[in-house]
Amino acid sequence: MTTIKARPITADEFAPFGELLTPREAPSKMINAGRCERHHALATVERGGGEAIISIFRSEPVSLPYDCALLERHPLGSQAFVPLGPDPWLSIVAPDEGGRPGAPIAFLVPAGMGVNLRAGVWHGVLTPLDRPADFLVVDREGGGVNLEEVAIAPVTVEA
Ligand SMILES: NC(=O)N[C@@H](O)C(=O)O
Ligand code: NI
Repeated sequence: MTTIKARPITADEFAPFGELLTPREAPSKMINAGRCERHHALATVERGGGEAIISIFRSEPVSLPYDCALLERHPLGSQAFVPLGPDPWLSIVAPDEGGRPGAPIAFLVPAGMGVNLRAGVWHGVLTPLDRPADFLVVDREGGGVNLEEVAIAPVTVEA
């Protein structure tokens, strides 16, 4: 069994897979009579002709070490996850290699930070850590096949 260490997420390392949903160093502009920072357009919703929808995922947790043996992707639309609770969580992604996932990468996402997975990016399903958690999810609803799942050689994600 291959073991991979969960690494702290950074915008640069995550850039091939999507964007971080967290305030930037500086706001794009001040709004609401100067009371509110707008951190504008952190990511774009890709909806491939469908509708962009907003859901809540109330998920049971996983704990490290965590065995991942399945990855999926949504070829027609992006998928954004924003935690509604106070805990860090795990985001597993992988590069595409000829239509199959390459070596998985496990990112440790700090409390309060979300991620947007671009359309077609291989990822593990939602993995809150240690405690059940609610996430706001923005993804695509519409025609066509928007879920592709593949079994992979299992990896064990360690802290
Ligand atoms: N299947 C579903 O709605 N969720 C997955 O796409 C996921 O990434 O968690
Ligand atoms: Ni997904």
